[in-house]
Amino acid sequence: MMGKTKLAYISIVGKPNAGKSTLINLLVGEKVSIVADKPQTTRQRILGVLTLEDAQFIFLDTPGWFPPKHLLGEYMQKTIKKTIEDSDIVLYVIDSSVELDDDNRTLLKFVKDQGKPYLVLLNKIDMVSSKSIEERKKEVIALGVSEEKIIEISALYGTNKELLIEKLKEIAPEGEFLYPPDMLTDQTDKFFIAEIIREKIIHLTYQEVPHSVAVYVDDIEEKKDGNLLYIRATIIVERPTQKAIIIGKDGQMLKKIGTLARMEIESYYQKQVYLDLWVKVREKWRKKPEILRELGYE
Ligand SMILES: Nc1nc2c(ncn2[C@@H]2O[C@H](COP(=O)(O)OP(=O)(O)OP(=O)(O)O)[C@@H](O)[C@H]2O)c(=O)[nH]1
Repeated sequence: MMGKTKLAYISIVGKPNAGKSTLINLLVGEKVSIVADKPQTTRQRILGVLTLEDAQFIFLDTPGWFPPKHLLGEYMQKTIKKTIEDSDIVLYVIDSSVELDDDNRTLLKFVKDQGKPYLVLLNKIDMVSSKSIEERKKEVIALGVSEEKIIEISALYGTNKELLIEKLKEIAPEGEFLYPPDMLTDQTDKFFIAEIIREKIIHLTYQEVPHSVAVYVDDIEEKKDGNLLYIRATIIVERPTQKAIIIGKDGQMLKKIGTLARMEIESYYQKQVYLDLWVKVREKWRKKPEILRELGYE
């Protein structure tokens, strides 16, 4: 691969009906499936991954979107805050076919206050006269957003998709890809569970284990008439020293990772979970097709 690659977690926020899902579909493709029948979780779920030649964007769901009257609710603020904290870039989607209201303004201020790089997307421009778009734009600028942060788009028709992607590339930090390019535009349970485990590793081992640690869920089996999920997962690191850190003294670290991950998976699926974790060393695994295949990345 030529030059440095970029990697960014991106959260998409906005009022209901702003066009967030349409935007995700536009960027990541129609294949993104959202596991809608699962109970709410406060955890950030990944909606999809867009892999380009030189950048990888991981889009995060905004959990627990409440009706506008609850916009100032504490829970709401917490969930958005958490999502934004977990991301490198925030996309704030506004339905520009309707006038900005207090909720839009509050949410915008909230996004700005989080201090992360953000873009304001004036969506649905296909429905609006250019005069109205200019008005919205002026209003957003008056709220303290610099003009280069505002992009007019139509998520439905794909207008300015490339422009948006270019802007994202500009803002995104440098980083190596976390996922094999051909993996997932699909959200699967395996992937979701792997992300929970990976998150625990990163949190518990701090900087000692690089973000390049990979987790692959080998198997999920329903047992006891579906009341128990048996999950076998493999943690892949690139060096034996990293394996030692993850396992910890007398296996304490791995136990901790397993317990925290299990509790979160249990609360998400509302089922008892047995989590079987393995740690493997695979040098430069991301560059080796045979290892990728072994890990299930086709
Ligand atoms: N004309 C037009 N319609 C759009 C555009 N983007 C989204 N829509 C429509 O707006 C409606 C809401 O879009 P969604 O993508 O479901 O909005 P959302 O923000 O995900 O909504 P919630 O799931 O309620 O939070 C749908 O009917 C879309 O087809 C656009 O650019 N132009």
